[in-house]
Formats: sequence, structure tokens, C-alpha cells
Amino acid sequence: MNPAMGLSPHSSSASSTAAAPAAGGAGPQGVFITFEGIDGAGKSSHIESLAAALRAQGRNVVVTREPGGTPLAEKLRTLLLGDAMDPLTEALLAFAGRRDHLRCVIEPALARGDVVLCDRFTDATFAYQGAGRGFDTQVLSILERMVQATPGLPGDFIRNPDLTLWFDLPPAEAAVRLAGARAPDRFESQPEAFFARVADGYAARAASAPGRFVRLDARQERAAVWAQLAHALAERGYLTRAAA
Ligand SMILES: Nc1ncnc2c1ncn2[C@@H]1O[C@H](COP(=O)(O)OP(=O)(O)OP(=O)(O)O)[C@@H](O)[C@H]1O
Ligand SMILES: Cc1cn([C@H]2C[C@H](O)[C@@H](COP(=O)(O)O)O2)c(=O)[nH]c1=O
Repeated sequence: MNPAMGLSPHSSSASSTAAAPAAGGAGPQGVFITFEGIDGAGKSSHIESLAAALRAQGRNVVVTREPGGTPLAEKLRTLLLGDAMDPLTEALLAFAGRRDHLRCVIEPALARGDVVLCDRFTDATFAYQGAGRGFDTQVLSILERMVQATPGLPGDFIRNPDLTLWFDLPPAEAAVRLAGARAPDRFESQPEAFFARVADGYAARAASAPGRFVRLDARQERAAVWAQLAHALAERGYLTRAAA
């Protein structure tokens, strides 16, 4: 457990887990936690509960999402979820929104020492555009490096989440949960085979960064999924055992 409660944990680079150099001095570093999984896996059901638990422990928490998180990126979200386009255009819109989101919301919050809880981030681009659409992941890696380089920090520092909570649910079960819940967007209306590829994409990302990813068995009932999540946070010192 980290007794500093995440005040100075690892903000990792793409190739290492070295701590992020603080921009303009040795100020506090926040904690960047992302929620990932196929549509309907249960991410949104837990993000506000985690924010409440962290706030109860005195942390400032920013809850945000991708695509979106800034006025500009929310406009790009509307395009991405609503308009037909090719996979490269999807990837470029996702990364354009991410750049604005990082510069305007995520980096300032982390520099203040806040906890950032983000519903989806770059792993979603690799899972949906890479594995789901079959787009070239080498191109995605180039965009990732360009977009996640942090202003004020050395050029080789790439902002990545400290922790990624991967809600792993079989596509057939996600489809049952989403059926009738709301009008499906352009991604939610994809066939089950698409989500099988997306799920494989998440598994591949998790295998490539095992220290960052925690797999949650999202088939369980809500309280049991929360228990897994809280345990993972407590193990890393981000939540006290009591809150978990
Ligand atoms: N553990 C669970 N067991 C059964 N149903 C659940 C569980 N968790 C969430 N649900 C339900 O499944 C549906 C999808 O949940 P939620 O919106 O949290 O998923 P999501 O991963 O955020 O989806 P999306 O990415 O599409 O926004 C909701 O109707 C929610 O009430
Ligand atoms: C970040 C990101 C997201 N997507 C897809 C994944 C989902 O289908 C939607 C977002 O909807 P949600 O209800 O907010 O989960 O967008 C994507 O294809 N690429 C991305 O980079």
C-alpha cells in the first residue's frame, strides 16, 4: 500500500513506469485512472461511486470521459458517434479530442494533485479502431506518442493512465444488458462479432501492460464488481481498506 494515498505515484511513460517529471518543479502529482471495456460492460455504473469514495477520503476528483471531456472534444464525440466515416477519420477524431482533453482538463488536474477518473482513453482507440475496425495499430501508436506527449515535460514522456480498470464482459451478456436501455449509437449498433474483436483488443492491450491493467470480472452482480474494483484500488493505496 502506498501510504501517501497516491499523492506521488507512477504516471508512466509508454516504455517504462518511471515517475512523471513535474512540469516547472516538483509539485504534487495526481492519479490518472481509466475505465475500459466494451459497451454495456458496466463502467459508468461505478465511476461516480468511486469518485464519492475518494472524495470521502479528502481527495479532489475530476470525473471525465472520452470521447469528450471538453467543449471541443464533446463536439467531436457527437461526430464520432453519429456520422459515418472511415477508421482513420475515427482515429483522428478520437486523438484530436484527446489532445484537447489532455491539455485543458487532464494535465491541469494531475498537476494540481487531483485524481482523474476517465471513462475510456487510448486503450479504447486500440480496441475499437484497431481491433474492432482492423485499423493499423502502428499508426495508432504514432498518434498515441504525438498526442500524449505532455507540454512542459520532456518530449519522451508519454502520459498514460496509472491504473486501468478493465470491465471484462462477454459481448453476448453486454448485448442483453444494453437491449432496450437506450437508442444505440453508431458503435452500440455494431454486430456481436465486432464486440468480440474489441474484447480481444482489450485483452491484447492488457497483456502488453499488465502492471497498469486490472481485469474485473464484469459478469458478476454490481456489488461484487464494486468489491473487485475497491480491492484493486486499496491494494495500490488509492483507497483505504475501510472504504473498500
Ligand atoms: N453488474 C451488473 N449486472 C447487471 N447489470 C448491470 C451491471 N452493471 C451494470 N449493469 C447494467 O448494464 C447496463 C450498462 O451499464 P453501464 O451503462 O454502466 O455500462 P457502460 O460500460 O458504461 O456502457 P457504455 O460504454 O455503453 O456507456 C445498464 O443498464 C446497467 O444498469
Ligand atoms: C474513446 C473512444 C471511444 N470509442 C467508442 C466506444 C464507445 O462505443 C463510444 C463511446 O460511448 P460511451 O457510451 O461513452 O462508452 O465511443 C471509440 O471508438 N474510440 C475511442 O477512442
